[in-house]
Amino acid sequence: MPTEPVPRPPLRLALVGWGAIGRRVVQLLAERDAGIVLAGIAARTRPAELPSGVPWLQHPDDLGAATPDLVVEAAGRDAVEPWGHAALRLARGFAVSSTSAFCDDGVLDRLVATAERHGSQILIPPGALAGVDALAAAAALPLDEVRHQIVKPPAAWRGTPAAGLVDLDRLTEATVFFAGSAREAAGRFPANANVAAIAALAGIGLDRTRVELVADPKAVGNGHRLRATGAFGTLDIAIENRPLATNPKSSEMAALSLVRLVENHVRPLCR
Ligand SMILES: NC(=O)C1=CN([C@@H]2O[C@H](COP(=O)(O)OP(=O)(O)OC[C@H]3O[C@@H](n4cnc5c(N)ncnc54)[C@H](O)[C@@H]3O)[C@@H](O)[C@H]2O)C=CC1
Ligand SMILES: O=C([O-])CC(=O)C(=O)O
Repeated sequence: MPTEPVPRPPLRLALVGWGAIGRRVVQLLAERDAGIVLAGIAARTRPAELPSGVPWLQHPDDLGAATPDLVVEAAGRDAVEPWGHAALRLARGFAVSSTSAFCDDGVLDRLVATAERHGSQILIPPGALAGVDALAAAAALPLDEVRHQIVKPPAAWRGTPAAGLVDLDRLTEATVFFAGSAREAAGRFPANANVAAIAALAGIGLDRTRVELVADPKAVGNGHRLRATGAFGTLDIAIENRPLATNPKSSEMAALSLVRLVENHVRPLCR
């Protein structure tokens, strides 16, 4: 006998950060009519234009009244711990974009403890990176080496310590200005290299993952190349991301990856 489909309630989504990524995620979700209710948006000061009827969240405790199912962070590394504890207490999941926060092992350990206490989950979307799913799966067997190269136009490195390492205005060719561990890369370049922490957490950790940061005057997008070898075989994946119009340091893919994560919470086919 045919049965009535079980109604799927809309997902209540709270967003921490109303910048380039946050706005783009909300715009894409609205365009796609994804079955999402915006339960609240956190920003440091009351934004002039929030989507109508969406509450401004001033403090992590405001999540209590917002009753979110999922909280997505796209703010900055200082936002991760305070909003994370509240989110993991009050919602099923907390998705992190500013993964450079995890360069401090204590932050991750404390958030994992909160998630364990409340039966919730910390979610790390692939963000601007490609191949993380395969790398994380490969890590079930021993990995020998993981290397991650990030190539961005000089303008994307302005306002970061890169400006003290190379003359960003006078580069004529691609220049490696940093080579080191993922912990150091994401720790020193938190606006540009969160993805190094994502690769590290998927694979062999923050200290063994090797990262190169490159400023390339010929680059038009934000490039990521991930290479790994291990018992699974070899992986070599490159992606060239279009930068977000409102923040050239961040890629469109970072927003798209969050849209996928959110939609996978509501659709019958998780992909
Ligand atoms: N995981 C990934 O693949 C990627 C991660 N990111 C990271 O995602 C974050 C957001 O990126 P964008 O939107 O491009 O940056 P953005 O600078 O355009 O926007 C961030 C917004 O969050 C706000 N904010 C910062 N701290 C806050 C706090 N404690 N509470 C409330 N609001 C706060 C800022 O005032 C700003 O309006 C950044 O940390 C960025 O480095 C960026 C690109 C890729
Ligand atoms: O968007 C990107 O290409 C990567 C990025 O900024 C980050 O990981 O912080």
